[in-house]
Amino acid sequence: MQTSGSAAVRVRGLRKRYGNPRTGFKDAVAGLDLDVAHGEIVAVLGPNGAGKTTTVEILEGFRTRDDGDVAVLGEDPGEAGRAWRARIGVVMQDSRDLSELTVIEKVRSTAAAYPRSRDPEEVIAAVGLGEKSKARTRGLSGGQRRRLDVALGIVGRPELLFLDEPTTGFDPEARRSFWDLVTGLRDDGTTILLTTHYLDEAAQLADRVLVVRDGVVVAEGTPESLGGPAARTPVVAWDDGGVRRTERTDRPTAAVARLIAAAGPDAEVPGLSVTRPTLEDVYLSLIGETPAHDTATATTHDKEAA
Ligand SMILES: Nc1ncnc2c1ncn2[C@@H]1O[C@H](COP(=O)(O)OP(=O)(O)OP(=O)(O)O)[C@@H](O)[C@H]1O
Repeated sequence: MQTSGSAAVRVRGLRKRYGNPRTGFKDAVAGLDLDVAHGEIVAVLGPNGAGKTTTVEILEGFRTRDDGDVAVLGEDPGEAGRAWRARIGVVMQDSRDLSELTVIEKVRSTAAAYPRSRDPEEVIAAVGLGEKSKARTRGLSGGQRRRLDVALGIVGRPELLFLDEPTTGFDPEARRSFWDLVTGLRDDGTTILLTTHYLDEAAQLADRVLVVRDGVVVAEGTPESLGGPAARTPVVAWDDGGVRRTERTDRPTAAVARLIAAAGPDAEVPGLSVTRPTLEDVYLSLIGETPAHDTATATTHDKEAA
């Protein structure tokens, strides 16, 4: 079944417009390109309303598109049938309908719909719901429901798994064990397309990160390289007579040595810090928000001005 050699997901020029002549139209997705290789974990980041869910739901075959070429496991999701659907797993943003069924009943009934499903008990244990196996699904907490969503998404042993903000509502411990679970799925050969608002989640899991803004991809790269080397230049900061000064330099040691020499022997440089922009800082600057440490900066000057 594996379409080795071709990409698991290939999207070119995807467009989706919402609205009507009375209320006006809005391009939610405005010419988006996206590739996911087999076995890769790709995280799609972007602010609220950027078009992430619209894109993912088009790839899942749940929404129509207005334009563009889309191939998911070699097929057009708008036309693919049941055999294709059995090869993908979906964890959508909104929890599914909950009922009088217990967790194990729900996972078993979903597993029965797939030809190569995983063992339901093992999946329930893997998402940390072992103790809730016999509990009714409608009595679960928000975080437990989300774990059930994840269990239902992976029990069919999908080749390609879509995770739309999968850890919303998880406590930090549950998030960490979820990361282990996703890493294990990748090690099993599962391809994963993930949307998330958690930058640490993207940094932890993704081989590649895409930043979407206003319906297009504005940057992509590994979590370490996103934004290019210039975006990761360290920042030396210090207080200078009540004014916060900063210097972006790839030679922070030299900058600190200069400050120490200027302060004189045994003197402290007030408020001295050296920070390297994190993935979150780079992301915020890509989407047009100012990273946290820059907002605390009254004055910025470069090497020449220092
Ligand atoms: N069914 C719909 N009808 C009309 N407009 C919609 C519909 N779904 C989404 N939109 C609009 O399209 C844009 C993109 O929405 P989308 O849900 O794809 O963004 P997102 O990046 O997933 O956001 P979030 O991070 O909040 O989930 C938004 O302006 C949204 O209001």
